[in-house]
Amino acid sequence: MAGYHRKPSMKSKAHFRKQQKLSEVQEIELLEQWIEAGKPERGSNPLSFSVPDGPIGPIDDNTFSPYAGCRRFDQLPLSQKTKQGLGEKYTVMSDIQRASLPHSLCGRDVLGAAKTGSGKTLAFIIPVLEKLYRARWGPEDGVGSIIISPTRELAAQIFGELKLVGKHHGFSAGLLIGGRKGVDTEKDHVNDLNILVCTPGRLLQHMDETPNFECSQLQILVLDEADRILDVGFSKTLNAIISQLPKQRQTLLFSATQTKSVEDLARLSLKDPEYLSVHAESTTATPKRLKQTAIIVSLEQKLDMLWSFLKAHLNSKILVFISSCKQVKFIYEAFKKLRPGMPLKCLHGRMKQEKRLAIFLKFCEEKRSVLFSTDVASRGLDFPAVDWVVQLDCPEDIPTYIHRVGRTARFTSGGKSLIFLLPSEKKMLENLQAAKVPIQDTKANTKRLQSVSTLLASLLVKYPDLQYLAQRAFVMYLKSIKLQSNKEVFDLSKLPVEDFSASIGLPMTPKIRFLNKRSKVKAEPEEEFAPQVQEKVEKECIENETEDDVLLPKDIPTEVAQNDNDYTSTRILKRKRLKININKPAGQRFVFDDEGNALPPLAALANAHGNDSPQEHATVEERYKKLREELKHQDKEDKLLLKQRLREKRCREKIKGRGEMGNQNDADYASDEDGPTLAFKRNKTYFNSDDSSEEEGAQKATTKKHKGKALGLSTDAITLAEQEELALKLLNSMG
Ligand SMILES: Nc1ncnc2c1ncn2[C@@H]1O[C@H](COP(=O)(O)OP(=O)(O)OP(=O)(O)O)[C@@H](O)[C@H]1O
Repeated sequence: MAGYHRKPSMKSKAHFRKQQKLSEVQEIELLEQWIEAGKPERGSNPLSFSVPDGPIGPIDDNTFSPYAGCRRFDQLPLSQKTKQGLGEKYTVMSDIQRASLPHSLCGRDVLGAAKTGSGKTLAFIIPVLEKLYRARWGPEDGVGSIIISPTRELAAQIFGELKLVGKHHGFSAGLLIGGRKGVDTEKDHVNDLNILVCTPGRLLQHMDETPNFECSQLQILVLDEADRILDVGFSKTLNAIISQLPKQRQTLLFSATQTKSVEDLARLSLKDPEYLSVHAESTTATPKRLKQTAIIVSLEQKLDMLWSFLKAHLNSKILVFISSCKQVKFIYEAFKKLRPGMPLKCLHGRMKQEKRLAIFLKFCEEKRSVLFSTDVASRGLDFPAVDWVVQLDCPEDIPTYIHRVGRTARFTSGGKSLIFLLPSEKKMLENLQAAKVPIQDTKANTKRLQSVSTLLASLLVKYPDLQYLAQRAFVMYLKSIKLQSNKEVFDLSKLPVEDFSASIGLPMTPKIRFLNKRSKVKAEPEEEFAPQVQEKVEKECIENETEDDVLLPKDIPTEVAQNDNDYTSTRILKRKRLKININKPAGQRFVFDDEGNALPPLAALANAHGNDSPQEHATVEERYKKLREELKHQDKEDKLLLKQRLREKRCREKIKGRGEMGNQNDADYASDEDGPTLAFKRNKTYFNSDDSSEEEGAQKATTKKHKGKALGLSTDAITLAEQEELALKLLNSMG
């Protein structure tokens, strides 16, 4: 019909609203009758049912078909609004949805376990929307549902899915996660929200601080990644939350690795829950389309291996799991400087929330990229099209492994994963295979390995901040191993600590009290304490290391603070941070000699520890001796390279018959190089080469004079041999 639309009168608007209300009421009545009449038997698994014969839904006024066994969402007793929200995107149900929805829609408590990426989020979002819709929940009714997730990113993702599927409903929903500004604004609105998607810490903060915060009418509680939320790290927070919730409610628990602990279930006051573990019978605990490989590699070759892997997969989207924030930061910063040829990102619990979310979203969008992350990204996150999940460090247990690799091969897509295991961690491979994880081990092909240790050493000399990061990364890695409870897999005493330190470019192995403690206990058995006391002493040693962002094993509560800026833990964190700042080496990172040259930071480092003991002195001597040899060796190689280049240049000059090429000497040289070796080799261009012609020698002396001025060096022309001698003297004097 063209043209004129009559503006509806107030009377007809009211009539329309009444009509709509009536139809809503009728729809709800019908849904309730259908749900009641067609519900599945308690304890049954609808996955084993066949599709009901005949018409689906209301058949006549009093007859309804069963809905367990249906394959499509539109065959379930769902409101029109939810069906519209599911739209074209979601039509056919996944296994966990088929198994759990018939039970959860009729109000039962559900414990759902299904492999990663199998669609658990919808399996709890739909019952939340339906329960509130059928209860005709309105703005004035307050909080009707709480969905708890262990991490902020996961909560944000769930919230996004809720907004999509629930967009035709009129409920108000809020995302309450720590680490964001605006908790006060949140406090003003939280009482008007019907559905809360939150992390445990932020929820408890509102429960404790927001005036009149009310959830006594709560209808449905959801714990996503339930086993994680129920474990010791979150226990205090969760207990405090549960104590403030009404016992009369529906509870849904979902995870890829589910708990069945009676204690846990008692804490949540579950009523006769339905256990729906859809892949329990499956021959594998991980998605079928996931190809998993383990590679045994020595600790000192791990970074070389990672670097070589990245260089060989420049067109892939790769997620790399690393055990602590400091390691993530170091590897990200160092690799960024080495420029592998693809975009790099990092994600860890110490980043500002806005940045974390921005990185998460950016990585979702990209087709080729590398994200270095702690386990903050290991659970639930639905990054689209990840090609590879690489685990640089061994996960603490099987569930962590399963969740990490589950970031690829999601829903119906395929994916690949690679885990680096140390020779001492081989037991993990057996454990994985025993836990129905189909993983193949393979030998490292060291022939194609590209070494980064030397490049890292040069970077660390050039960037003192990076050296500091490397030291912290080193300490935190060892600390994470030390704190692991599975000593069969994680054995600190088997690690080649010195070689590891050198492999990440550190000139000296940082002194670590808990390592010394270990050797002391070993060396002097008569001083051994009783096991409990021993453990306490070791823990104290570790805690005194003034670092708090290692991804601790689950029973160490500080991880709660990392994952969910828990407001009770924040205070503890702040205190610790202060401690770090006090102990941070100040004013010693840049050390210059009389001529304005930056001394290698290792000189400062050696002094910083103030170790005058003969043993320490010998170690320092030994290290410098090695360095001197390496330098000599490198000098030789450089000289040869220089000679060759000069020969080539002369050839080119002859061919072209032009003399002006000689002026481009330095530029030619520099442009061939990239990365950290550049500075080192460029310096050498103004060392006289032994076999260069007089003319070239004169040209170089001029270049050297020029550069020497810029750098504040002595401008007298000296030979390479003299320069070498000087360098050696300098090193000797440091030792
Ligand atoms: N019925 C469906 N039809 C099509 N796509 C679906 C369906 N259900 C879920 N998906 C999609 O599958 C992907 C994985 O779903 P989801 O994140 O819910 O998995 P999950 O089981 O919660 O994984 P994890 O255990 O890792 O948390 C998502 O991209 C989601 O949009």
